Formats: sequence, structure tokens, C-alpha cells
Amino acid sequence: MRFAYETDRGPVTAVDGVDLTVREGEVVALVGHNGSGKTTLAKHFNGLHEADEGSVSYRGRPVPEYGMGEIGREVGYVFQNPDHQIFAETVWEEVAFGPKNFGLEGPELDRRVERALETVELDGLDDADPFAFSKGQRQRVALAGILATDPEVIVFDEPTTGLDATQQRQFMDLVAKLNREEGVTVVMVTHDMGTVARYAPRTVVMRDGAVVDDLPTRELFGDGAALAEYDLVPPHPAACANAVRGDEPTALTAEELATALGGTDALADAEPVGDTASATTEGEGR
Ligand SMILES: Nc1ncnc2c1ncn2[C@@H]1O[C@H](COP(=O)(O)OP(=O)(O)OP(=O)(O)O)[C@@H](O)[C@H]1O
Repeated sequence: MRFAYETDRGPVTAVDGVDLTVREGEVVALVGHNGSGKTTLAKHFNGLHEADEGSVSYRGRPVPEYGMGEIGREVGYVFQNPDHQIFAETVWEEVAFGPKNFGLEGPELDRRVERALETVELDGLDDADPFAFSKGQRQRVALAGILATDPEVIVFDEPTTGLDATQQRQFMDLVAKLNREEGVTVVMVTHDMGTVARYAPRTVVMRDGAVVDDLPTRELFGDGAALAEYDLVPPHPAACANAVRGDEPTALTAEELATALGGTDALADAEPVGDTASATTEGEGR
């Protein structure tokens, strides 16, 4: 597929020649430099963009054929900045907006909202003003708003940007639980290699609008040549493991590294997500 933005200076091609299949129940990371086309591609998954050439299909049917409401119910998109999504004056109104739009009302709507708020651990805060929340809490409100629509797929654009290490871990553990327990398919655009290593078994690497690699994350982080070629910095546990492991597969997390070195979980416990906070392709702040 191909997509170009129309600008004053003419069309800017953002994605070109991408051929990608995401399977049900997967967690896939989309990585690559700034401007490589990750967000543009991701926005095709729920119809926020429509391909100029080729097409993007969901369950075998082209996304544009679904209509916005229909595809929105299947594929939720969580924006990088929750404030691009949040608009209501109370948490309840915010989370109820999606399912209300899809025609839910009464006790069924209440149940959906309560369940979504429980999942993100914001239950009991129905009347709170989401704009008075921390960034991490707003991110969770935004996620609850998507969860309340009961999607099959969730697309996250930089899900942990602006969250501290603990909030990052909490947010991503929640996402992992949705995948594990409810079978939600997850596609996440991220620069955070620690998050990729810990949560996404498959990584798609983009460059200049194209997919240049698509491989198991463990393979990517164990392959020095590929990491150098794509200019990706592996998370610390993988870097350490690569330095000492010989022919063994690399470690992706501190826990795995500790086990590989014959240690105990104590080492892992000592290092919560320091690796995820620093091991990005671009350094802090992204
Ligand atoms: N609204 C827009 N108008 C014109 N060009 C755009 C627009 N949004 C993105 N682009 C261009 O499309 C290309 C791909 O951008 P995109 O945001 O998809 O990349 P990305 O990999 O998600 O980048 P980042 O990591 O910085 O979020 C870039 O060249 C970018 O400048």
C-alpha cells in the first residue's frame, strides 16, 4: 500500500510498498526513526487514513468499506497524547462516549463503563475531572474509553511517552493482560526498546516509509548487525547478554538475564524499568 500527505509543496509520500499482516492475538511493535512512517501506517488500521494505492483490510474486508463507526468498534486507536482524545468533563462521560456512540445505553452502558474503569484501576472516580489527573491517569482514562467499546484490536501510538518508569510498567502490564486474558490484538508504535523487548514478541522495522524487517524481537535484539543497520539501541539486558552469551538466544529482560547468569529474581526486582526509560532510539523525552 501507499499513502501520501497533500501539502502546499505537493504530496509527501509517507508510506510506500508496505505489505504486512498482523495475526489475531499478536502483540506487534512498529519501530523506526522519526518520520519513517509508523504513525501514518498505524492510522490506516482503523480508517483514520485511507491508502492512495493498495488497501488495508481487517478480517479480509477493506477498512474503508466498514464505515468509521463500524471499524472503530473493532479497532481502537489510543493516541500518543491522551489530551487529543479526552474532551469530557467527567471520567464517566469520557469513557461512555464511545459505547454511547455505538448505541449502548442504560444498565448495559453502565456495566461497560464500570468494567473499563475497573480494568484500568480508576473505578470509583466516575465524577472526577480527567483534566485534573496526572498524565499516567489520563492515559488510563483514554485507554478505558477505548476498552469500553470492547475492541478486538488496539493500536497504541507511543503508549508510554511522558509516563514515569512505574507508570510505564503499570500501563504496559495492563495492555499485556488484555492481550493474554482477553485475546486483544495489540499493535504499538514505539521508540522505547525496553517496552518492545518486554511486551512485543514480534517487531516490524520501518525506514523511509517502507518495512525493512519483520522478525521475532528476540532475534532482532540478538543480532548486532541488524541493530547497527537499523540504528536501534537494545535494552540493557539484551546488550549485556549479547556481550557474554555465545550461541545462546539473547535475554530480553532483566529477569531473563538474571536467570541466564544463574542468579535469582532479586536482580530483576532491583531493576524495575530503568532499562525501558533509557533504552530508546532517541534518548529521553520521547
Ligand atoms: N500531517 C502531515 N502532513 C504532511 N506530512 C506529514 C504529516 N504527518 C506526517 N508527515 C510526514 O510523513 C512522514 C511519515 O511521518 P510519520 O509521522 O508517519 O512517521 P513516524 O515514523 O510515526 O515518526 P515519529 O517517530 O516522529 O512519530 C514524514 O516524512 C512526515 O514528515
